[in-house]
Amino acid sequence: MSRFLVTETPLAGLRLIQRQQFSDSRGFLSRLFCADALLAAGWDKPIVQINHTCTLRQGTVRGMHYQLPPHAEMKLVTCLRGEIWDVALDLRAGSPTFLQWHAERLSADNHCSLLIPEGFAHGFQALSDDVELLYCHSAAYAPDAERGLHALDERLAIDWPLPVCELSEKDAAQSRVDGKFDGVRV
Ligand SMILES: Cc1cn([C@H]2C[C@H](O)[C@@H](COP(=O)(O)OP(=O)(O)O[C@H]3O[C@H](C)C(=O)[C@H](O)[C@H]3O)O2)c(=O)[nH]c1=O
Repeated sequence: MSRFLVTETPLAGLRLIQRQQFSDSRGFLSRLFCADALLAAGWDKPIVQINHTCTLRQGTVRGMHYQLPPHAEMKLVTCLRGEIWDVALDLRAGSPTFLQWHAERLSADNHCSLLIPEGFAHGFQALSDDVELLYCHSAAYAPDAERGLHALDERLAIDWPLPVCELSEKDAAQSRVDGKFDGVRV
């Protein structure tokens, strides 16, 4: 019996992972990660870092962030508390879906995670207060290789469900896509 239901998205390699829960009168157990089970879903590297974030206010957006090769990373994004609108943006040079984005609602209640391959930018909007996320990363944080695109860039036209009430100073200053941007080679 599979512990994860894997669903493809319109962006190659970007997959929705629904976790199976083992419930009994005490509550439940589910696996957040399983190397064997997620290999077929494309996670073919060790986890080298796990991050935990808390976002206090509904409407806040974090993103859109990515790391340049050789620090490009896969991410498995899991919402442990509240609900988010999770967005992955295809930045892979030459991809037929270059600069296209796809979003999924992740929540503590729907037990879904988003598996994001290398070459994508990632961001999310908190759809509730007090959102907590867990990120598995296949590459270490490399601040010098970190880049971002503006979450409200008209050319990306990301359709955030709520008015964006907060961006970090860094995210508010992210660059907008110009005609010269040809993506990342991963
Ligand atoms: C990502 C990261 C950050 N930091 C430090 C750097 C800053 O001093 C502080 C906050 O970083 P930042 O404002 O970049 O955090 P987020 O805006 O939540 O960034 C994350 O949010 C988007 C949605 C993502 O997909 C990435 O996981 C990540 O970029 O934590 C670390 O020490 N290690 C790390 O791995």
